[in-house]
Amino acid sequence: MYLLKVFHTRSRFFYTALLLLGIINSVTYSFLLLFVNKTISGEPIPLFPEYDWAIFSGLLLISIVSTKIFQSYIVKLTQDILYDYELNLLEKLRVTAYFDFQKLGSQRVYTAINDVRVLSIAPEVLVIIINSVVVILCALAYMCWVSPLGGLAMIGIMIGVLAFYVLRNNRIRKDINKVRDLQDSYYKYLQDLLNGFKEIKMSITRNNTLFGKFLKVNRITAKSLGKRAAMQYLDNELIGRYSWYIALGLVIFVLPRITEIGAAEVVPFIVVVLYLMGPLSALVGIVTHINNIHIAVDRIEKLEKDIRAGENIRLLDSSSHVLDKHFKSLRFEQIVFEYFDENQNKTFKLGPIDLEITGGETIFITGGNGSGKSTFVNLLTGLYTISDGAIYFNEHRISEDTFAEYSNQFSAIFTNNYLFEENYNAFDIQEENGELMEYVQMMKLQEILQINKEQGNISTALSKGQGKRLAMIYALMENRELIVLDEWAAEQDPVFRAYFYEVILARLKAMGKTVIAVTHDDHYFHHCDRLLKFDYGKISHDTKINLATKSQISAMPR
Ligand SMILES: Nc1ncnc2c1ncn2[C@@H]1O[C@H](COP(=O)(O)OP(=O)(O)OP(=O)(O)O)[C@@H](O)[C@H]1O
Repeated sequence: MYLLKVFHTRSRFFYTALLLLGIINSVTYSFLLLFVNKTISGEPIPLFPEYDWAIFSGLLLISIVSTKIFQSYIVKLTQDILYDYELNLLEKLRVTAYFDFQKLGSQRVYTAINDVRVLSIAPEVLVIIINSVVVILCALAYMCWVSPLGGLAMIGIMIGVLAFYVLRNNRIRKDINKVRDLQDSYYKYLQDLLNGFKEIKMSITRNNTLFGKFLKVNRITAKSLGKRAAMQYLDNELIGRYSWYIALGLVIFVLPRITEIGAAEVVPFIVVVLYLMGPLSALVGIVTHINNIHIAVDRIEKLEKDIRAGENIRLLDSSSHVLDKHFKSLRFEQIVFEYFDENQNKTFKLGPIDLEITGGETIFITGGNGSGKSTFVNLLTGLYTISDGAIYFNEHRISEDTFAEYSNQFSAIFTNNYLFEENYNAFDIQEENGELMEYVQMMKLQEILQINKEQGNISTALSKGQGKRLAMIYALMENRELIVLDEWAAEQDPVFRAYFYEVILARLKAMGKTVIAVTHDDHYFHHCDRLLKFDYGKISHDTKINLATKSQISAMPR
């Protein structure tokens, strides 16, 4: 039923198509039954007996053509659903707030994408369901017509088997759901293995624990649940098939004894019971797929719901520019951000913070580990949304509508920055690009970077420090006035580090950039205009840097 709903929501002709196919096939199957039984008993068919061969061929042709049309329609519909589910998921994901994405975990996205693939079996499943159900209904109706008592007995057996199936199936479904949950954590451990491969190789304990206590246990549990589900499916199939043999036994041995049914009626009954074996085992065979589809749709929708429950950041509409691109000032008024654990207990509070940044300033942010610097950077760049207070960009209060545009005013390089292999920014990557080459020189990467003009990208096979320098080139090519750096210089060698604080920062200032950099390099603190020190989620010192304050900096507690 669930699957039908999914199809109906995508195509309003779905139920009509289903009904049409059902009617056509039921007429065909009923006539086929009649043909077979009349031939066995040596009687002519009731209507136009002289054209029996033509009616037979005509009905078969109509049934084949209508099934073919329905199949094509369902295949197209399923492909549309697959495409929509996958893209919808990604579409929702790209507007999800970063904080909610962190909570969601990438492993759930991977399993959901795999779940979408499960739906590709839907057309086959649907056609089998329709044809089998129609054959069964026609056959039962035919049996009731031949002998009402016998027909009712058959319906009774079928209802009994069905009830037994539904009951067992619910149990199997629970197991499969657990297997899918295990799949989520399996992807998480797999990511740990792949992303932390170096760390895993460096410790036998880590290697053994991750493999033995997590990956292996996960797979073993999944295996035993999967095995149990598969065994139950097989048992179901066995019981389903043999209960029909019992029905056959009843028809042959019991029915003639308890009713007045004669040999003439028993023969058609036997033919019908045998005729039903095919569709019945087809139905039993696809229960696994029906369950998988049901669970997949459930999980995809649950993920979609979780994504929707998070905060959606309205993407920047390229035509609307509310904010003045030339940066003059940024003002935080009593901004607050809080972290909570699973039990909704507050674990960390940043703020309330009052701060004003003016265009062209070079600001350093310092403070102990866990004092809230990165959290502040996430709020500053719009990766996190404030839970209280207000942000004014060029005196324009940032709202939900302008949030994405606000975020787009910053070029940011985070501590664990990711360099994309593809040129998603559509930069003009070629040696003839003077601006690019100027930045390459500024970052002293002339001899190192491999520029691929055809593919329009730069190889990311670089050392960590070089990678950060390439990230800076890209940040400058974004041509934004605000640059945020989170411990950018930490991976640079001492010579380049000095060059960064003494030369690059001055050049950025000359270019009109406002730089906000998290740094622990107290040796270079005098190269900023202003030093913000964070302590327990608050700005404990906001110091303007000039010659007079240099000595003050060295006296500051660290
Ligand atoms: N995603 C998160 N979920 C929950 N708590 C977090 C999260 N990120 C950080 N925290 C908590 O917030 C506090 C501040 O962390 P933050 O990363 O902002 O500190 P920091 O000053 O940047 O530290 P460091 O110098 O070590 O990078 C810490 O107590 C940390 O445990």
